[in-house]
Amino acid sequence: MNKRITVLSGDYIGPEIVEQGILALEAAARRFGHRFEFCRVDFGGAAIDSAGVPFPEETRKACEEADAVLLGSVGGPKWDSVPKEIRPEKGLLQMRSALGLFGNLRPAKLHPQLAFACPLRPEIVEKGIDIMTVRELTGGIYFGSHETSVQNGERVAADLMAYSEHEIDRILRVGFEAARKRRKRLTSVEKSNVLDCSRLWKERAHALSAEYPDVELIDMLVDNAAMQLVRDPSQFDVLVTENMFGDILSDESSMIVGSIGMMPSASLRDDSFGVYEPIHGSAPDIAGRDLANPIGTILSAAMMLRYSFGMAREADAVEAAVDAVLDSGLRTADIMSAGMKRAGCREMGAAIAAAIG
Ligand SMILES: NC(=O)c1ccc[n+]([C@@H]2O[C@H](COP(=O)([O-])OP(=O)(O)OC[C@H]3O[C@@H](n4cnc5c(N)ncnc54)[C@H](O)[C@@H]3O)[C@@H](O)[C@H]2O)c1
Ligand SMILES: CC(C)[C@H](C(=O)O)[C@@H](O)C(=O)O
Ligand SMILES: [Mg+2]
Repeated sequence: MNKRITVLSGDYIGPEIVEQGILALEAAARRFGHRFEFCRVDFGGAAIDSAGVPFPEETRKACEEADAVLLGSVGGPKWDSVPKEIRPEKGLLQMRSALGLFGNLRPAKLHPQLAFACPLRPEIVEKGIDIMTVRELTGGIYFGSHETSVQNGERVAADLMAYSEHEIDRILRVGFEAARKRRKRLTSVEKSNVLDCSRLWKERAHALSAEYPDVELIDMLVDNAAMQLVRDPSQFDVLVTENMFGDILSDESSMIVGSIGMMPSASLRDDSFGVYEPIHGSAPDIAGRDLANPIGTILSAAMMLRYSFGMAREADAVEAAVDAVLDSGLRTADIMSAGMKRAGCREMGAAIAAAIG
C-alpha cells in the first residue's frame, strides 16, 4: 500500500524523537512491502521562525493532503514570550481544531519489564495497568474565550469552558466503542458537583449508556479519579473525559507506566485520518543531548499503522519490536535501572527499527 505521511518534527527534542518514529515506519514498510512517502513541513516554534506563525497555511495544506500526520512536540523557552495568538501551543490547538480531531486516545499500558519504574507499590503494580484515556480534544476551556480585563483597578483573567451536546455525545461514543472492544468498563470523569458542563456530560453519558448495555458505566468526579489512579489503577479500563481533565490525567497515568517518554497518542475524527504524537512536550531540559526516550513516538507510529492505515500486523510488529528491545535490557535514561544497558535516543530507535525487521 502507498501512504503519504506529513511529518511535523516541532521543537527541542521533537526532531530527535520523530526521526526514530520515521525509522520504525520505514522498517515496517520494508518488511511488509508498503511505500510510505514522508513530507516534512515546519510547525510550532520552527514555523514561527520560518513563517511568523505556528501553523502556516502551507503546513495545514500538507496535513490535509496526507493520509496521516506524525508530530513531535512544540514549544519551549525560545517562544515563551511571543504574543499568545502565535504561541507554538496555539498552533497545536489550531491544527487539532482545523483538522477536526475531536477524539484523542492515550493508552497507558505498563510493560512488565518496566514495573520497577512505576512509583507505586509492587502489590498495586502486580494487578496490572492497562488504561485507555479518551480525551475530548477540540472543545472545552481550551477553545472558549480567554481574556484579561481591568476591573476596579486590577486585572481579571477569564477562560470560558463550554460544551455542546453534540460535542459531548460524539466523544462519549468513542469511549463506549473503545470499552466495548476492551474490558467493557467505561469510567466517565467529570466535576458534576460544580460545573454545568459536567452536569450535561453526566446526563448525556447516562442517556447514551442505554445504547451500550454491554458496557458498565461508572461516574467519577475528577478529583477522586486523580486519587484512584494512584490508589488502584487496575480498576480502570477506558476513561472518558473532557479536554483539560484528560490532559492532566494522561500525564498522571504516564508516570504510573514508568515514564512520560513511553506514552503514545492518536488524535482522530470520523474518517481514517489521524495525527499521531507522544503525549509529552518538547523537553527543553534534555534537548540536543540524545537523551530523549523515542518509544512514545514509535508507539504513536504503531497507532498510525493500526488506526489510519488498518495495518494491524504491521502495528503488532512495531509493538513487538519495542517489547523485544526492552527485553534485551536496552534503556534510555528515564527508564534506566541497575544491570540494564544505557542507550541514547538514536541507539534505542535504531535497535527498535532493526527488531521490526
Ligand atoms: N504536544 C506537544 O507538543 C506538547 C505537549 C506538552 C507540552 N508541550 C510544550 O513543551 C514545553 C515543555 O513542557 P514541559 O517541560 O512542561 O513538559 P515536557 O513533557 O516537555 O517535559 C516534562 C519532563 O518530562 C521529561 N520528558 C519529556 N519527554 C521525554 C522523553 N521523550 N524522554 C525522556 N524524558 C522526557 C522532560 O525532560 C521533563 O523533565 C512547553 O513549551 C510546553 O507547552 C508541548
Ligand atoms: C501543549 C499543550 C497545548 C498540549 C495540551 O494541553 O493539549 C499538551 O499538553 C498535550 O497534552 O498534548
Ligand atoms: Mg499535556
